[in-house]
Parts: sequence; structure tokens; C-alpha cells
Amino acid sequence: MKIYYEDSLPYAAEFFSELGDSRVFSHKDVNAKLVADADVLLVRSTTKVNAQLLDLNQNIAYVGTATAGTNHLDEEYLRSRELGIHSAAGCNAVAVAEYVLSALFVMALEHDWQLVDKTVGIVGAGHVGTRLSAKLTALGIRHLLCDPPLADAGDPRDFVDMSQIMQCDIITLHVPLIKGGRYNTGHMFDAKRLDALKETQLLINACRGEVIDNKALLACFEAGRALNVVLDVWENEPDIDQALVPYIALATAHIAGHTVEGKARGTEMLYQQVCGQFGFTATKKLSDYLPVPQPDRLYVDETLRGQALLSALVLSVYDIRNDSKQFKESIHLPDQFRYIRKNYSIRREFAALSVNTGNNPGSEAIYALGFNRK
Ligand SMILES: NC(=O)C1=CN([C@@H]2O[C@H](COP(=O)(O)OP(=O)(O)OC[C@H]3O[C@@H](n4cnc5c(N)ncnc54)[C@H](O)[C@@H]3O)[C@@H](O)[C@H]2O)C=CC1
Ligand SMILES: O=C(O)C(=O)[C@H](O)COP(=O)(O)O
Repeated sequence: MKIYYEDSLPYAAEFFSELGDSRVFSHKDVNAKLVADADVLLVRSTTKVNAQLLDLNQNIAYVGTATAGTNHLDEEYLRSRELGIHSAAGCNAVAVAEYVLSALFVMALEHDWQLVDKTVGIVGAGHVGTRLSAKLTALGIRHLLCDPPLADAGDPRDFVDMSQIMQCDIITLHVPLIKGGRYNTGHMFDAKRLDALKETQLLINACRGEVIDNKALLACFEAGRALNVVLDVWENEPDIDQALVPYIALATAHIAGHTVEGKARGTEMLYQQVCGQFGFTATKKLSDYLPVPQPDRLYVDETLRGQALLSALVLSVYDIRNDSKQFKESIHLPDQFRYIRKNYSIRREFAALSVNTGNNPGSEAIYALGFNRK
């Protein structure tokens, strides 16, 4: 069996080499000829899988993406080849939720906000939205969920509509890119919604760039509106509109999901799927490969309490300001969006780190946020 995998799948050699003849490719030079004899094709979001890539291949039996989003896969084409859509749903949900928390704590520091006084509107209550909701609950931050497909499907949670989301102090987007139809998310934040935002609100997009009309957003800023916006994802990546960058409070290169665990879990999920489909017993586990973080233990500053304590802890694991600074300072360089992503020094999830809370009264919130108690 010939297994072709994109070079951005961590631990792919470890997981897949025993299952067949495994070969690595780069999304920059993958083409139809290169993968013409693949039985299994494993990608991340940077490889577009469509007729152009697979029409020369007669044998392909499995295509999988080690990501949550699937909009780089041509669903109709894959179904016409009876291949289906295989993804790593939820692999990096914790990573994105922790990215959002870092953004919230940084914005709170910069604007002197008490987060417990704010209401967060989560648009998309799937894997990411649900993880974020749990962490906000741990922090005692009020939040509302908006997810019409889940509401229509009978999910028992309480949902609100977009008009209620537009009243929230903080709005954070976690929907797939769906172009058209009843649940369209393409340009969900169009000129009209952007115009309705107040300068006291915060809008975060860590799902797909096309969910916000970037041209309309730039027009708002150019018209003098001081909107608070955090962007991890952009329209037309990697060739984003650089004019927008200076206006964005915290700007990053589509790395919200890039924790060690989030990326590696994606590879492990595809390994389990391939084993299942081709009748192998899955013997390998992610825990066999994940490195121990250095350091692996955090100490709580006993002088801090409440938001200051939680903020210090979260930012000691991941401080989004570092990524934003590097992004803003270098994004004008050629091919920089891709370069940052390729060379990103990926971070760890809270659960990889033990916290000794001593007698701190805030300890339960710390563990509920995901930190390890051991
Ligand atoms: N920046 C990054 O690194 C990452 C970005 N993503 C993006 O975030 C998206 C969400 O990720 P997950 O939560 O794992 O996906 P998911 O599929 O588990 O959840 C998405 C939720 O959005 C809901 N939804 C669909 N249309 C909607 C609409 N019009 N309004 C409100 N809700 C709607 C769905 O019903 C679903 O519950 C992914 O599709 C991907 O595009 C995911 C992981 C990392
Ligand atoms: O899982 C998703 O969806 C994402 O957006 C990924 O975090 C994107 O990562 P890459 O595949 O582009 O490394």
C-alpha cells in the first residue's frame, strides 16, 4: 500500500511507516503525477484535494485531512470517487480555545477589562465552541452560544440567534466555512454586521478568513472606526491583504490550532481511521511520541488572586502577543505567512503542564481550565 503524506503531519513516519510504503511530499510541489499511484493520501489544510490532484489516480482508496476544517477538500469530487470526507474533527479544539483565552487575557490587560463583567458570544458550538464554553465556565465568564444547525438538530443546550450575539461584549467565531445555503457562513460578518459593531466590542476570528469580509473590515478602519479585532485567519491566505494588518489588535498566521498535541492528535486520528479501513490493528498511540514539556510544572504566584492569577498562568503558557508582534513586524517579507506557519515553534496545551497551587483559593478554576493537578 502506498501512503503519501504532507510534510506538515507530525509523527506521520512513526505512525504510518509500518502500514506500507510511506512517502512524504510538500504542499508546494504536490501534483497529480506525484500522487498518481497513492492508495492513501494524508494532507493538512494547505493541500487542495480535487479533480486536478486526483484525476490521474485510479487506485486511491482513502483521503484524510489531519485538520478540523475540510474546506480544502472538494467534497463533491471525493464523493463522486466514493472516497468520502475523512477529517480529524476536534483534534485541535483545545488549542483554539486556549488561543482565544490568551487573546481575552491580553485584551483585558490592555483595556483594563474585568472579564467576569463581560458576555462572550460563541458562534459555532461544535468542538471548539464547546471547549471554549467549558473554559469560560471555569473562569466564571458569562457566555452565549449560537449554532442554528445544532439547534435545529435538537441539541439540548440553550442557543441564541445572531441578533443576540451582536449585543455581546466579545464575539468569537468558530464555524466551518460554508458557502451558500441555509447555514451560510461565507462573509457572515459582512459590511452590515461590521457596521453594527461598537468600538467597545471585541471580534475574534480563529475559524476561516472568509467568514469576515476582509475588504469591508478594512473599509471600516479606513473610515476611522476603532474596532477591536483579533484575527488568526484571513481571506486569501497565504496572500492576505497586508493593508489590514496594522489595524488588527492581535494578528497571527493561522496558528490557533497549532499546539504540539493538536497537530499530533490529527495524525493519530487519521492513523486510527486508516487502520480501521484497511484491517490493521492500531498499536501506536500519541502518548508514545509526545515529548515531556520543559519545564513541565508551573508555580503559582502566591501574591496574585482572581483574574490576575489566571491571566499570569495562561500567558506563561501561551502569550499571543509574541506571535502577533512577530507577525506584524515581518508579514511584509516575501512568502512570510507560509514561512511563519512552517517554522512556528508550536506550544503545549494546558493539560501538559502540572500546576502546584499550594493553598491558593483559586485552584479549582485553574484545574477546571485544563491544567494538570499532578
Ligand atoms: N485557526 C485554526 O487553527 C483552526 C481553525 N478551525 C476552524 O474552526 C472551525 C470550527 O472547528 P470545530 O469546532 O472543530 O468544528 P465543528 O464542526 O465541531 O463545529 C462547528 C460548528 O459550527 C456550527 N455551524 C455551522 N454553520 C453555522 C452557522 N451558520 N452559524 C452558527 N453555527 C454554525 C456547526 O453546527 C458546528 O456545531 C473549523 O471548521 C475550522 O474551519 C479549526 C481548528 C483550528
Ligand atoms: O484544523 C483546522 O481546521 C485548521 O485550521 C488547522 O489548524 C490548520 O492547520 P494547517 O493544516 O494549515 O497546518
